[in-house]
Amino acid sequence: MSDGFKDSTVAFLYASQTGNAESICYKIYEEAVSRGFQATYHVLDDYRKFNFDSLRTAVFVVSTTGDGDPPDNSARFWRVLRRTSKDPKAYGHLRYTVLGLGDTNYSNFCNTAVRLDKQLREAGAQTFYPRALADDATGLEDVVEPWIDGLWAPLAKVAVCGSGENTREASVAVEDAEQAARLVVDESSDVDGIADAVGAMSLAAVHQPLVLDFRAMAGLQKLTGTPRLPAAICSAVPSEKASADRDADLSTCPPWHEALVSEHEGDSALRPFVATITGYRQLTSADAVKRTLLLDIRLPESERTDVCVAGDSFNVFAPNDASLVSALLRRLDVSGDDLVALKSLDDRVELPVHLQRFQKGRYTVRDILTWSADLASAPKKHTLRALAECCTDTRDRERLLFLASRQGSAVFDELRRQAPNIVDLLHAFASCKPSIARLIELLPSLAPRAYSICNAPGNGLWRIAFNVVEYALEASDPFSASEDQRVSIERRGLCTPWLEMLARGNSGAHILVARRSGHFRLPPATTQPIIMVGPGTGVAPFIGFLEQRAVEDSSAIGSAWLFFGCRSPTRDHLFRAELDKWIDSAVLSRLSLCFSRDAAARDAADADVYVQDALKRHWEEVAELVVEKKALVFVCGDAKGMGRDVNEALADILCRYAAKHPDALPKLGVEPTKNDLDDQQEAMTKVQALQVLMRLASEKRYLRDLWA
Ligand SMILES: Cc1cc2nc3c(=O)[nH]c(=O)nc-3n(C[C@H](O)[C@H](O)[C@H](O)COP(=O)(O)O)c2cc1C
Repeated sequence: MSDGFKDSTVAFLYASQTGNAESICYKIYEEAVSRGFQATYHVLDDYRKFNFDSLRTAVFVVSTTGDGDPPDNSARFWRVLRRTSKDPKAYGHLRYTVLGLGDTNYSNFCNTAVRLDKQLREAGAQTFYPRALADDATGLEDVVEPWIDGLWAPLAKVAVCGSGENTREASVAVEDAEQAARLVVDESSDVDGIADAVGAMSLAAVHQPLVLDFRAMAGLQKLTGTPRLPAAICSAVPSEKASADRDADLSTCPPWHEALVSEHEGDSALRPFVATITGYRQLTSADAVKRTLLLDIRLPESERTDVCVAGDSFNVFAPNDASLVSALLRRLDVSGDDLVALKSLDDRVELPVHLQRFQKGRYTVRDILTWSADLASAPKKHTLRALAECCTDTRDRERLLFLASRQGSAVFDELRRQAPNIVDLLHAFASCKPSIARLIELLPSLAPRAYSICNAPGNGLWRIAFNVVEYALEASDPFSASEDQRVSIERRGLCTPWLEMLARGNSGAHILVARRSGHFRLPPATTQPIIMVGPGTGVAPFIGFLEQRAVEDSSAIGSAWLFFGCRSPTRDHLFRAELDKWIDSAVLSRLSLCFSRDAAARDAADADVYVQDALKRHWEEVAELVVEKKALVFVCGDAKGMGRDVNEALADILCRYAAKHPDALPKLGVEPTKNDLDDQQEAMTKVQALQVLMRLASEKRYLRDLWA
């Protein structure tokens, strides 16, 4: 499709919520430079820096978050694209390709990539290489690696490729072949080997055990599908500069928080700011399985004219756990207090965006590890591939290569299930000792965490309700001397235990927060009925909705029906008093409760097990509200389980309603066919019902705020 013109510069652009798209985009950019392309690399929201309107060649790497939503760091870009892409010639000069990251466990697989591709095409841009969509459920690498391999030839047709040294790639290919040939696992030593890895458990102090069974390596001569060795990109050099100023009161914010604020100058809606934790309340009983806290966050005077409304969410910038950072420093034998400057190993290649602020040498190693690198992110195959090269022990190296290979997929999946942080990994592979620069460049950036506001904002107060993420998982140790082979592994989340610690400590801790662009909003004084589905902490935004309704004229607003679920009415019935009060005052018209782990309470209250069961029980009333009264349906909570099951339940409900009331089909935008009318059961198929739900979502009558 090349028009013969070759562009001199290729822009590598990403949108990323948790760092995957960012690091993959950087990897491609870095390889492009080493192949001789002149390249730039930007986050999509920096569209002014890469001059989007006059861009000629671009490679987009974008992930999808929430319920098919684009990542936060592309919100401003989408606003611009929506405006400009109405002109079918707006991007006639742009040649592009898109790599989408997503997860087929979510209902809108890779929606950001699909939408971006569509909008660019509609605005006249042309693809120079087919789009690919990678699935986190099966392993991003399966799609990403071959897509990158295939990119270079088409890219060279549309962009000038100078005399780049391709030596690095050639040497890596040779090295890979050698490694494959060298991987000869001695079957007899294998059992001992596993015992070693299992033995690492007993050393567990700060770190947690990893229990992996490497017997599948026995007899393997060659590994395939191992990702290419990520190139080294930076070095950490001691810095003589003065350390950045620090305010002891703000030690719970990133030391560069002022710079972050000024980087967002001109975008007051999304600019971060420092807020204060002023109180908390535990919403669950002491014997509940999960601990749910309600936290009060006071906004500073400058933010009192709050643009947030009920249902909006915001980001919290949280650090890695201090003891985890210390354990990592000890394990690598590095002083955390040293000031370092990160330098690119190749002048032509910029550092990844999240590392660029460390080029001036004003921050310590501890600062970088605490606030910038995600120490607990799920292990990635290319990281394991790189760590393999940092081992002095052959067995460690071979095992890491195996984990990164196609043959090691089952063991890799088990590794991911055990959710190790980087310290756990380094203890399990005891001879692995990456340099601090290598480790920093391999770890993804630490992304802020999003929370729904659970009050009606407006008086300078945001409340959030969250479960403190702490759990134990089990692994089976086949070589355990005891009869019980189970090993318990403790895990903690990053942000919620930290918020709990701040809340339970002295009131007044400062945290850095930033508003997010929101779509999950209750229109003011709406006359349409609303249906809210929010089990567990998914109820949070609805508390805000109900606070908003409580001050609206009740005679002029539509009805409100809440489906709420918890384990047991005595342990984790969140906001029980508030909900009872709103039922009494008719702010809430109807409340359907579900108790998943308390059969006696269920019988006593005639409640259901899960919210999707309650929806199905009241199918005809729910469908009537949606079809005849144009109700707004809001769903909030866990994306994979609840979000999917409620979507299915709603589709079933619509099918059932259409079967009983075929005359309702046109109201759903579905044409009755002759065959449909012959057989009422088939009045509307499930596929059609799912399409109706998608249309309702696009019309903002079916809104979902879903999270992992
Ligand atoms: C809270 C959450 C919501 C998600 N929603 C979707 C979705 O709607 N569709 C999809 O294809 N993938 C979804 N994903 C999967 C991510 O797109 C996928 O894990 C990707 O690798 C993340 O890339 P990133 O780290 O660059 O953001 C979701 C992941 C999370 C954690």
